[in-house]
Formats: sequence, structure tokens, C-alpha cells
Amino acid sequence: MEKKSPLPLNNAIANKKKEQLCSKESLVKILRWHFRYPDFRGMQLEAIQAVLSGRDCFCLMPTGGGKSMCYQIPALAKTGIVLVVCPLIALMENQVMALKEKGIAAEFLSSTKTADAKNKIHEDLDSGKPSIRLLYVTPELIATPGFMSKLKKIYSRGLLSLIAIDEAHCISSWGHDFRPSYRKLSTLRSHLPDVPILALTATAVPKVQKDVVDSLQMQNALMLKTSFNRPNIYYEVRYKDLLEDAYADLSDTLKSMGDVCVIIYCLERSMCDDLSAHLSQSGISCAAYHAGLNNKMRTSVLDDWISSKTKVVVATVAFGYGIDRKDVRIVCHFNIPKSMESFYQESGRAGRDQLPSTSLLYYGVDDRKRMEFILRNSGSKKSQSSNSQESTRMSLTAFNQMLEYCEGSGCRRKKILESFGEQVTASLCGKTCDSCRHPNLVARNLEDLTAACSLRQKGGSRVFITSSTDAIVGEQLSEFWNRDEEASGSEEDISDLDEGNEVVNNLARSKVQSRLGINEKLDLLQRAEEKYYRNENTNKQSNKVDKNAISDALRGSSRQRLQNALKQAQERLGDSKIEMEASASLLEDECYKKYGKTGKSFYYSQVASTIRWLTTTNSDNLMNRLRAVDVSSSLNVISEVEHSLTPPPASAPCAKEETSNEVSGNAATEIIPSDVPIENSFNTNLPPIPSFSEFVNSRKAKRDQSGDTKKHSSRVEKKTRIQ
Ligand SMILES: Nc1ncnc2c1ncn2[C@@H]1O[C@H](COP(=O)(O)OP(=O)(O)OP(=O)(O)O)[C@@H](O)[C@H]1O
Ligand SMILES: [Mg+2]
Repeated sequence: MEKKSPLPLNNAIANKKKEQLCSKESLVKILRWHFRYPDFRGMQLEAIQAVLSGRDCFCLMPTGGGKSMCYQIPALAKTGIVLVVCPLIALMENQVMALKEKGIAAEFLSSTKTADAKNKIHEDLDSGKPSIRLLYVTPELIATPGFMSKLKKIYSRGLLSLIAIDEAHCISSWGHDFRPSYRKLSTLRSHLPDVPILALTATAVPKVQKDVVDSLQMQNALMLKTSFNRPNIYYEVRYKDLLEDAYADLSDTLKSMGDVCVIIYCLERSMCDDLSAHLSQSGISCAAYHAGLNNKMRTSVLDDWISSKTKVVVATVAFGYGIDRKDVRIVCHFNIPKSMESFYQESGRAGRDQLPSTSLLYYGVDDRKRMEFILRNSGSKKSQSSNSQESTRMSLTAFNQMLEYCEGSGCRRKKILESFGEQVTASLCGKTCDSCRHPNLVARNLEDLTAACSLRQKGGSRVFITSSTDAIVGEQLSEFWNRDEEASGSEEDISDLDEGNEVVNNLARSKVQSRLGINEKLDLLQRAEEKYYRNENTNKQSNKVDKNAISDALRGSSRQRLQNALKQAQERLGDSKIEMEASASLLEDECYKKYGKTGKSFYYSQVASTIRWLTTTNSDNLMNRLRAVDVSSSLNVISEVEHSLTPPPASAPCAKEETSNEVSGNAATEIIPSDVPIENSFNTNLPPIPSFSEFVNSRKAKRDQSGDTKKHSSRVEKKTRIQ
């Protein structure tokens, strides 16, 4: 690329006073000349002026806010070199390429460069008058003594004008993406005392901000913070458990949006492949992208997407960091992200051109359980030290904010902004999230979920009983089983070391690198978890069966959960007088008899299914079931039932169960003499326990019948469209 002639004004600026160097007029001219943008955005100018005057500056700007400009303009306004620290080679490559295309002398140093290319850069740096204006490096390189001594030489020659730390939140262990190598940047100040430091990030809560400033030993730093608000992004959550087919819903949505550029994030590689295949089959131009593909494949997917040959990319979180495509119209999370910070960063890749865009999150109960499992185990891979427990606790607390975003009522935008410590006025959103635009619809959706899932908080804003942080305390009160016990027994499955090393090596080789740290861990853990369940099915004879065994403690906790559900059922039904403890014990026994040998997963599901059934069943059905189970297990449970319904003698014939296997123990049917006609038997026709989606759909159907038909169906229809 041909080098652009230097802006004539540049030379003049260099000779003028500091104030003139920092004048808005001069800086805007540089911006227009090199970047063709008419004016600065947000607080860019303030940041640029601060560092040019020699002051440290902490710059918190939203994703896509234009942080890079805050160090690129100073590099052009002042003689000397701007050192830029970046967490990813892909990010450096992209920026350097874009700058070179504009004729700006930028380079990066990384392991991916050939020895020749590196030598050329070093020669330039060692020369009397280096031509390089921006030098991008990794934090790891800065930590090497060789490179530090090179930097000191440049500094001693008065050629180091600014140190910019991009994605500065990586410094803080409180941040969502802590990188230990970033921590070592704390030595920069003592080695290079007078060089101003500019720290840039889009995602830092106040605690992280302070940590960054302290670690870098920034002095009297100008703290520039713009709102995290992304007014051009519409936020919406859809509930997988209320949709008949989430794949179809997404596919219809994408088709209705036309030929737009989309990123879909999935938790697992297999899900990326699967969803991508499904969307392609429905005629959507689509490709999967994840670390499981080889370099060539990934590069080709990326190139096709950047050049608009492919419209939709279905990817793991490895995708998108540092990819500056401005016209992404939808960022869809097909699985819940691990924290609000990750969600903000990923959804923030939509609408970097400031045009209307959408963040669409599909929330599902299974996804929540899976993520909780992963987060609980990410700290326990190697040790159970207090540090690792603390980090697990932090991860789960962070995840809880995401749950609140999905399960809570109220403005989504407000939830995002408040999670970053911002005060938000009620009018800020202006109907740019589903909760504010369609409050009744969202409320009804949450109600559906609440009715289905909640045992305790009738009408409360939280759908599920147990928050992640509650769960850490060790209680298993959620209707939906959590995997604490499995997690504690599955450490060897989680540390899948060989595979882990292979992934790490692949990452190191790959051109577009995945972020190190938690994301990588997540990836390994996902596979470990899959393997765990595979083993659960295939290694029944091996020692893994023990891990899958159902302990007394677990059975006790299931009984407790069932008892809670029974209490709720009793309150709801008003008139039943159920002997709680014995009934819970009966129901648990029923689950255990049926699935105790099959393993925890099935047992858990059966308990959950029974609890779900208890939230909707009527008195007769409840009594019938308890009595039937009682008969089957020869336990005396419900004194009240004994009075109101004459139980058959133990030897008496009992009606053949007409329900699905899902419902109650087969033991009941086993004691029926085959020659006894059903009509003569005691009427114990048990209601089938619906699956989750059957349950939700039946509620909808009931509601439709009860005169709300028109309103509700138009609501459901609306629900499937992004507004
Ligand atoms: N003043 C400006 N006017 C118009 N466009 C701008 C301006 N400053 C930057 N941009 C453009 O905005 C886009 C986003 O900029 P940039 O990549 O620096 O954002 P960022 O704040 O670093 O985002 P992220 O947190 O995602 O890294 C880029 O395409 C950039 O060229
Ligand atoms: Mg950036």
C-alpha cells in the first residue's frame, strides 16, 4: 500500500507549543486527513488531549465507542512511538492492517512473525529515526527482559511518547477476563517513569477500574467514563422452554430480517455445527466457527463473513473479539453467556456503525444448568484451594446477574447498565427492549415460566427458586436439579489434560486466537462434561458407576424438595390435608424405584418432573397418585385419604395404570392380577405428568380457551418477531 504523504500541518504542529499541539482544531484535522471522520465521538478528544499533555488517562467507553482512536491520533500528532498492549494477536493484526491501509506506519511483534519480519522491525526501532508510529505488542512480550531493555533504550532516546493498554480490564482478577500476564504490566511505570499511560476498556465495574489504576501505578489519572449505554441496540430475550422449536424460531427470525449480517454465539462447538447445519438447510447463508476447525477452515469462514459471502456465523466465544465489522445487525446468544460483562462485550458487536441493531438471547433452563455446572467446576480442576473456591463464587455471582437479566421483570437495558454501576432513569430505555416495549407479553412469559418452575415465589420476579449464589451454600432447593454432587465426583473427567494441551497448542498456532483463560477452560470443561455423560451411558460396568450412584444425602435432599412442593400444592389447593413427610417420602421412593439403578440424571429428572406435576395437579389427582404409590410400596401415608377414599386392601385389585411410564412406579401395575377386569378395580387412573413443553403448551391452550384467545395468540405471534 502506497504511503500517504504526511499531513502538511503535522510538521508545523511538532514545532508549536503544547497547547497548540493539543488544540481541537489540529486534532480534528488529523482525524479528517487520516481517517475521513468529520469529528470526534464521545470523549475521544478529552482522552487524546490528556495524553498529549503528558497526563495518565483511564478511558471507559462502550464497545465500538472508538477507543483505538484515543491512541492512534496521538501517534500521529506527536513525534515518537506509541506502544500499544493488546491481548490478542488477531486484534493486533487487524488494527495494524487497517492502519497500514491508511498509510500509517504501524507494526506488531508476535510469535507469528517470521524472524526476518521481526528483525526489520527491530532495525527500525534501533535506527536514529524510527519510522514506526504505533508498535503493537502482547503483554507477554513486555514481560521478557530482552524486550524491556529494548523499550528502555527507546525511552532513553526520548522516543516513547505513550503507552496504551487496550482491554485494560484483563489486568484485574475481578474482571471477567483476567490475564496474569497483564498483571506484569505494573512494572512499566517504574521502568519508564515519565511516559503517560492510557488504559482503555469497555467493561470495568468500579472495583476493576480501581484495580487497573492501582496496578498500573497511574498518577493523577484523568478518569473518563462514558455511559455503557448502547442506544442503537434493541435487547430481547426469548424463552426456549416456551417455544416449540427454538431453531425454527431463530431461523424464521433471521429470514424475516432479510439479508443482514449476524453473529450467533453458542456455548459448544457441537451446537455451532448443529445450528449452522439447520440454518443452512432453511436456506440461510451460514457457517460455523470454533476452535475445533483447523486454521484454514477458520480463516476461510472469517474471510467469507467479512466479505459478506456468508451472512451468518454461528460461533463460540472465540469469535469476534477484535473483529471490526461495523454492520452486524443481530448478535444472538443461543445459550446464556457466563456473565453480564461477556454478554455486554459480545452483544456490543452489533451496530458498531450506530445503526439500529438487535441483541437476541435465547434463554433455556437446560442452558442455565449447564453453565452453572461449568462455572462450579472451572475452579476445581486442579485444587479446592480457597482461591479457587473464591473464584468459583465470583463466577457464580457474575452469572447470577445474567440470570436476573433473563428471568427478572423490568427493563433489560437498565439491568445491563446497573450491573456496571450506572444510575439509570426510567425514561432512558424509551422502549428499546422487549420488557419496555411489550411489558405485558414479557410479564406473561415470565408468568408461564414461574408457574412451571417456581416452587416458592409465587408471583415473584425470579422464576427459579435457587440463585446461583444460594446454590453455592450447598442447598439444593431448586426445582431443577443442580449438579453439585456430580461435580464433586467428576474431577478426573474434567481434567482432560491431553486434550487440553492439544487445544492450547492449536490455539497458539492458530491465526485467529481464542482468548486464553476462562473461555478456554469453558471449552475444555464442556467437552469433559459431554464425556462424563457419555461415560455415564457407556461405562455402566466401570467404576464410574459409583460416581453415578444416588447417595442417601441426595435422596434426603430430593425428599425435602418434594416436601416443599407438596406444601405449595397444599396451599394452592386449600382443602387437602396431606401428611407431608410421609408423602414426600413416598414420591421420592417412587422416583428412586423407577430410576435409582439408571443413574442420577434420570433420577433427578424424575424428581423434577414430579415437582412440576405438583405445581398444577388438582386434589383428586394428587390423592389418587399418593394412594397408588402408597399401595405400590405398601406404606401407610395419608390418613385423610384413608377416610375419604376407601383404599383397596393390599391384596385387592388395583386399576391398571393408563398413564405414561413417566408418571408413577411400575410397581403399582405389577401387583394387579392380570385376570381382574379393570372396571371392577378401584379407580386409580393417574394423570400423565407432562413434559416441560407439554405443560407450558397446555397452560397456553387453557388460557386461550378461557376467553383470552385473541389477545394471547397475537401476543405469542408477536413474541416470535424481533421488534
Ligand atoms: N470519531 C469517529 N467517528 C466515526 N467513526 C469512528 C470514530 N472513532 C472511531 N470510529 C470507528 O468506530 C469503530 C469502532 O472503533 P474501535 O474499534 O476503536 O472501538 P472500541 O471502542 O475499541 O470497541 P471495542 O471495545 O469493541 O474494542 C471503528 O470502525 C472506528 O473506525
Ligand atoms: Mg477496541
